[in-house]
Amino acid sequence: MSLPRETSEDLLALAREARDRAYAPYSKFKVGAALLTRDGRPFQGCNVENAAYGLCNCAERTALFNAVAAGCQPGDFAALAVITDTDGVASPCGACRQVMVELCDAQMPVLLANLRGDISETTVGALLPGAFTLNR
Ligand SMILES: O=c1ccn([C@H]2C[C@H](O)[C@@H](CO)O2)c(=O)[nH]1
Ligand SMILES: [Zn+2]
Repeated sequence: MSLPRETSEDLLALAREARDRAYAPYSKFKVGAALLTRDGRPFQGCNVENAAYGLCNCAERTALFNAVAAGCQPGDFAALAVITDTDGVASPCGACRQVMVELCDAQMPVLLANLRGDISETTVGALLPGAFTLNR
């Protein structure tokens, strides 16, 4: 399932806005994310770093946790956009991919973009095939 152009443009604009709020004094690598619920509500996220480097939280997880903190549940999400200032497009880290698998459907579109306007569309399932789950 591909997103309508208007939706992806809006979501990318929100991700870009969130990126401006990134707290990345150590890596200086700012990332923004925007997550859309099926009922049309957007949640933004940016990376938030810490002097204890292992505590750095990515933009993608910030957006997903932000939505859960507001009452969203697995099944509520329609799309996620991520933006970085890179030559190519962003590629989410393994931790974020695992959290996406936990909270989003495998078919959910994920837009990966950079500030130059390059955009690539993938899905949660394609980002982490064979993911670990507790389905027993
Ligand atoms: O997909 C990614 C990859 C990295 N980061 C953050 C984590 C850290 O703050 C900085 C450098 O890794 O970028 C994200 O937010 N999303
Ligand atoms: Zn990550």
